[in-house]
Formats: sequence, C-alpha cells, structure tokens
Amino acid sequence: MTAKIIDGKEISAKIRKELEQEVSALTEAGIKPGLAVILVGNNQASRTYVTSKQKSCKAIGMKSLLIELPEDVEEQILLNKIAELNSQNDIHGILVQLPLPPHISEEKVIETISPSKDVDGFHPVNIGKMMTGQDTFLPCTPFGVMQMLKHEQIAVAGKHAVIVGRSNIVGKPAGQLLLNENATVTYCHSKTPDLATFTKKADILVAAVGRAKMITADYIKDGAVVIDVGMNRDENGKLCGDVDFEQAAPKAGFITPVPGGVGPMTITMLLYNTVKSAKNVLNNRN
Ligand SMILES: Nc1nc(=O)c2c([nH]1)NC[C@@H]1CN(c3ccc(C(=O)N[C@@H](CCC(=O)O)C(=O)O)cc3)C=[N+]21
Repeated sequence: MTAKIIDGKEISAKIRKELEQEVSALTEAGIKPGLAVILVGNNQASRTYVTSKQKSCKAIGMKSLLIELPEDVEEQILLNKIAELNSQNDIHGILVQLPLPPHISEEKVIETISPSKDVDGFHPVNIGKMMTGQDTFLPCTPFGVMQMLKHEQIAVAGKHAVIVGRSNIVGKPAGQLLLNENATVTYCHSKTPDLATFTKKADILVAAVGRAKMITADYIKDGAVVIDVGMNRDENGKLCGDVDFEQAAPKAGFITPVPGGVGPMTITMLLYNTVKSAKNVLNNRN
C-alpha cells in the first residue's frame, strides 16, 4: 500500500476561505474579529510562529495585535496585561505563546485568560467542557487533526486510535476528541514498555512525542492512518516530524507530512476559534 498524503495546506486554504467570508460579515456587523498574541522573550522559533499567526489573521481580514514583553517581565505585569485584554471589546481571542520563562507560572497565566477568549482551548473550564462533549473552544492542534480526518472522510467510530504522547495541549486532548467521536483510544508515553506492540495495533496513529523520526516502519500497521504532530529538526537542521515519512508512507493508508500537515491546520483552527468567539459576541448582542 502507498499512503495518500493528507495535505494540511490545501484543507487549511479551504477552511480559511470560508472563514474569510464570515470575517467579512462580522466586520460589516461591527464586530471585526481580533486576536491578541502575547510573546514573552526573544526565542527565535516562537517569534517565527507568532509572525505566521499574525500574517494568517491579516490575510483573512482579522485584526491582529502583538504584545511583546521582555524575557524577565514580572509575572504580575503579564497577568495584568491579560486582564486588560479580557475587558477589551475589540479582542476576541487571547493567545500567550508557550513555553514561558521558568519564573512565570503557565498555569496561572492560562487561568487568567477569560474562558470566553481562550482560543487555544487551554483553560480548565474549556478542557472540562471538551471532556463532557459541550460546545467550546477546542485545542487547535487536535481540532485540526479531527478536521483532517473529516475532510478525508476517514471514519473514526469503532476504530482503534493510539496516541503517542500525553501533553495537555496535544496528546491528551487528541485522545479525548477521538473518544468523543467513538474511537477506542489507547494512550502511550515515555513509560510505555515495548511501544511498537501498541502502535502496530492502531488504525489511527497519532504521533506527538517530539522525537525526530522515531516512528519507523515497524511501528505501523498496514493501511493505518498516520498523523504526525511532531515539529523537530533532523541532523541537517531540516524540519521533520516524529514519523520517519520515507519509511512510513509506503506502509500507511493515509499520512500527514511535516511541514505542510498538522502545522498549518493548527493555525487555521486558531483563526476558526477567534471567529467563533466574535460570533458569540454577536449572538449575545442580538
Ligand atoms: N499558546 C500557544 N498556542 C499554540 O498553538 C502554540 C504555542 N503556544 N507554542 C508553540 C506551538 C507550536 N505551534 C505551531 C503552529 C503551527 C506550525 C506550522 O504552521 N508549521 C509549518 C511549518 C513552519 C516552519 O516552516 O517552520 C508546517 O508544519 O507546515 C508550527 C507550530 C503552535 N504552538
């Protein structure tokens, strides 16, 4: 079997086109969707991602506000800034770029963001709603993965999904969203012995570990759907995923590339959530 490549850029383009129309209608109604991104410090990778998020906002007519704070900013200054954005009518989404410097509590930061503006879907209130299947902002990366499956008309119900990685922002919510769609879900992580015996049983394999090309051919069942959430650099400094694409592609049924797979979908769902937030404001006004 040779895998069909799931093109995250193409699916993103389609969704962003629909969003652009909604942004235009909202703007006409006096509610131009606005995203505020807070960047602490001067990490080059973070800066690149943030720039990309801003460009994507502007490309579909949204307002984008960048707030830069120095690496050594006091935690309270950051929390005050979030509180200010919480009360600002022209801002519908607030994203604090992670990771944060060690002297700042990510937990406190996330809990300070109003759940109604938490377009990352990281606030415990929104995570609770996701777990109980209520309408809320879903975490952008797992949400993007679900959109990719939907776009390819890959059935989830009854499938065995195996998640490798249990981070709060990717692994755990990815498993939860698949469970919400009636998959049977297995979580694997760094303490799982003999990982391949689990992953080889996966109809849908989600790799979210952060180790370059660790998922080789012998981890994959023939015809499996392989979703690569990894963002790593290989020995030549080239961007690569957690999956060894060259090895996996001939074996899988579907596979997502890196770059051009889950990454662009993450940004698309961030835009989606921000538009959703602006729509909520409109609906509450009417
Ligand atoms: N509060 C918060 N929310 C986030 O959503 C968040 C974050 N913090 N911190 C960092 C991670 C990382 N992340 C990426 C999003 C898109 C690409 C992306 O579009 N990647 C392109 C390639 C980009 C390149 O060439 O470097 C692709 O896969 O094709 C990558 C990484 C969001 N993050």
